[in-house]
Formats: sequence, C-alpha cells, structure tokens
Amino acid sequence: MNQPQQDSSAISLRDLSFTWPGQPHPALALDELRVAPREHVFVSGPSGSGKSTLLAAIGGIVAPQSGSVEVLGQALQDLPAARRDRFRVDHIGFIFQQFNLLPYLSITDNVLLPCQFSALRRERALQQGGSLQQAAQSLLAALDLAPSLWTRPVTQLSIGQQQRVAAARALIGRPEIIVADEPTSALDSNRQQAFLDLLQRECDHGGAALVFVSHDLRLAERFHRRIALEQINRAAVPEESA
Ligand SMILES: Nc1ncnc2c1ncn2[C@@H]1O[C@H](COP(=O)(O)OP(=O)(O)OP(=O)(O)O)[C@@H](O)[C@H]1O
Repeated sequence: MNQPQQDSSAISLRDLSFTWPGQPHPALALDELRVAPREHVFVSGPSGSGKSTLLAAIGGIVAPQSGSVEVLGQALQDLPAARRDRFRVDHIGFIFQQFNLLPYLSITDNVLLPCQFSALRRERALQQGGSLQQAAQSLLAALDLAPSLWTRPVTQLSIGQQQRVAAARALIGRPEIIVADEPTSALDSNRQQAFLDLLQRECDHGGAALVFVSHDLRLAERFHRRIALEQINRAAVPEESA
C-alpha cells in the first residue's frame, strides 16, 4: 500500500504490456486505464482485442511483463503469487462466461464458495446476513431465485438461473469490485436487460465498481462509461487481419 503513485481509483493500470507465454506479440499494451470506486464500466471490443486478458490482469491471474496494475491502491505486481490470489478473492468477485459453478455443491454452497477462501468476505457476509446461509439466501432472493430452487443441484438450473447464482457468488461478502466476462451472451435481449438490472442494483447496494465485458453494444448505455478496448489497446489486432 506504499506505492508512490497510489491513487484513489478502484482500478488503475499504467504502461501495461502483457504477452501470453509462447506468443510472439503482446495481447495487451495500454497506456492508462482507471475505474473509479462504484463506477460501472462497459468494456467492448472485437474478438481477440484482449478483453479477457484485461480482466485476467485486473484480477492478478496473469502478471504483465511491464507496467503496473493497482487495485484499491495495492500494486498487484508487488505481491507474491499466493498473496495476489488472496487479495483477488478478498476484493474482486468474478462472473465467468461459463459461470464455473461446481455441480457437486448445492446452490447455496456455490454462492458461499468465496467465503471458504476469504476470511474478509466471510466476515462481511456474516455482518450482512447474521449467518452465512442467510447471507447467501438473501442475495439469491434479491437476484430473483425462488427458495424452491435453493436446494436443487445447479445442474438442474436454467442458464439464466445459473447466471444469477454466479452473480450471487461474485457479490457475497461485498467485494469492492465485480468483474463480469460476457455473462449475458447466452440470454435473449430481455433477459440480458433483466439480469443487468439485478446485477447493477446489487453492485450499487454493496458499493462495488463493475467492469462488464460484452459484445452487445445495446447494453452499453446502461453504464457510466464505455471503454472500446480496440481503441486503447495498442496491441489489439482485428481477428480478420491477424
Ligand atoms: N491462454 C492463452 N494463451 C495464449 N494466447 C492467448 C491466451 N488467451 C488469449 N490469448 C491471445 O490473446 C489475444 C487476446 O485474447 P482475449 O481472449 O483476451 O480476447 P477477447 O477480446 O476476450 O476475445 P473474445 O471476445 O473472442 O473472447 C488473442 O490474440 C488470443 O489468441
């Protein structure tokens, strides 16, 4: 936390360059990108423009070869890998495109997974709900998942229901940042809008910044700001000419 250039952004990337192992060219080359606390940012860009790589850098899942990634004032490159993983689960809720729910766990236990790995999120969830079960269930209810579903195996849920379980898992314990990678692509337009209503409301409720990646520009107007990644990522090469 003692970075000389530390700022009050939720996320601050500077002079970033990242090349995937074995690749000849960088996937990301960014001068600067900041996201303010509680800001909702829509990230768009054609396939291959580096959207998922950007989210991986924000989460400290990949370590850029140069430049800095600061999350809540903490420079991720200064943390050893294990502490970076802890920091991620403490402060960032991820919603993946395929949701990554665990089929052998109940819906409630899927939602509570981050609390297994983060004492901070467990503590905050307990403050929210009185018990972990209650915290998970009040989030599931807020996300329009009826109590009759809570004991079902996740494999019996529709795509839209799985998506909302994945959102509840990202939101549990109020991480300061929610990162979502194309979580609506499998849904029709009305359902996408309905999902975003719930997700944005819960982010606001928990005071989280939201970084939301999607191809669907119709969703962009609902956000405070849109970032067209192909315009700021100097490494982006359109797929057709790659
Ligand atoms: N695990 C990986 N190993 C090697 N190269 C990768 C890996 N993941 C992505 N890349 C490469 O990095 C570049 C950016 O990919 P990325 O997945 O970040 O783009 P994207 O904008 O998320 O694309 P899409 O919209 O298709 O998901 C591409 O050239 C891709 O081939």
